[in-house]
Amino acid sequence: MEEEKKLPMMSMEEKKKKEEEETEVSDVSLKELSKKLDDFAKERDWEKYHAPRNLLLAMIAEVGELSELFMWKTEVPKGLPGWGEAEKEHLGEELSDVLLYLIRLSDMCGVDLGDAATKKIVKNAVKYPAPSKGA
Ligand SMILES: Nc1ccn([C@H]2C[C@H](O)[C@@H](COP(=O)(O)OP(=O)(O)OP(=O)(O)O)O2)c(=O)n1
Repeated sequence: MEEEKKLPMMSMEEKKKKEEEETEVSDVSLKELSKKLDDFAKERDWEKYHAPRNLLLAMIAEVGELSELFMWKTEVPKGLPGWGEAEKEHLGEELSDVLLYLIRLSDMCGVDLGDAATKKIVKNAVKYPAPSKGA
């Protein structure tokens, strides 16, 4: 009886977790995205197309599509005031295409992008030291 009471609770929690995973994943890691991209390519037998050069060209094409959204506008202030919801959604899609191809390109080159980017930030800080405060 106790078990029976627990079962619906468990499935509700699982359902909620699944929904969250599918809809509101905001702190997803590069490794998780990388795995999803790998699965996506495997399921479609698209690994043969995902050679580094192809991925680089695909990413540059997506950068072009991203640029189109900003093309011929006057300066676009932070927060994109005046942009409609549909335009912002489109922007999110184009940014995602660039990111996803970049992650896949890094993978196909054997580069751990998270690790490389973290090291690069450290290197940038050495090259461009912040001015000391209160001196
Ligand atoms: N060989 C491919 C083709 C597509 N994709 C994935 C990565 C991108 O996130 C997205 C790109 O899809 P499209 O080429 O259809 O480009 P868009 O989504 O920008 O569509 P459109 O160019 O029609 O606006 O699909 C992929 O991984 N490998």
